[in-house]
Amino acid sequence: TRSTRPQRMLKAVQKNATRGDPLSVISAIDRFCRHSEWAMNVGDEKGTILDSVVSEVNPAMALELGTYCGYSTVRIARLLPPGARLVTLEFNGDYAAIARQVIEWAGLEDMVQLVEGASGDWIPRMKEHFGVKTFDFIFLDHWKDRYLPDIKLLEECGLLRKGTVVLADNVICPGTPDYLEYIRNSPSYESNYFRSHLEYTKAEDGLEKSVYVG
Ligand SMILES: CNc1ncnc2c1ncn2[C@@H]1O[C@H](/C=C/CNC(=O)c2cc(-c3ccc(F)cc3)cc(O)c2O)[C@H](F)[C@H]1O
Ligand SMILES: [Mg+2]
Repeated sequence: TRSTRPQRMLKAVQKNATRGDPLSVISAIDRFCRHSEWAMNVGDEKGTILDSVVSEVNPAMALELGTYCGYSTVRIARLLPPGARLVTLEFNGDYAAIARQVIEWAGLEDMVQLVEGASGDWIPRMKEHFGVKTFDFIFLDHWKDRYLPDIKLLEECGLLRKGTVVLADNVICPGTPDYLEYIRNSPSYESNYFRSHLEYTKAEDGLEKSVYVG
């Protein structure tokens, strides 16, 4: 049977990227998505904004919701300080299997804990199951109608601290209107919009960076 797009993306990584070289994995995926088949990775343009926020926060404990094929997982994990950890949640087993191999090809498996499961089930278990106190950095890139319920769940589970940075992809395209309305009007967050473009296209999109102030 015909291969899937994530499988073809992984093949492109194994063919064009060097084992243990995260930058070559990132550029192999970007080349594949620009010249062969579009895919919903955060991409290179929004990726540089993601990089600058991760570098500024320098998180010891990071969370990603929506691993997909692991592109942003690699972008984040490559910038983490030694001993830091990135927990990434993905509930589609096929995507998780691809992402695991992409993360391994980049040589970042020691920094990343890929959890195959739903954010709604696992966020309440972060403390007792993963020994997480609070997250320093959170990247939201899963179903767009789940950003709002999940940020509220993260608050309720005491997983945010004063200064936690939440970065949300796709706040314009496909858009996360209820999340934006909440986070921009909540006294508990200081929010800024970073205007960019939908990955590999000229359409507008952007990232919303929100700092939890407690
Ligand atoms: C709900 N809890 C979840 N827990 C664990 N994994 C999850 C959960 N929910 C989803 N997943 C997992 O997270 C991923 C979901 C990513 C969704 N992303 C997008 O839809 C998305 C869409 C576009 C887009 C823009 C324009 C256009 F014309 C077509 C597409 C661009 C983007 O950058 C996106 O991120 C994965 F697929 C799913 O299994
Ligand atoms: Mg996205």
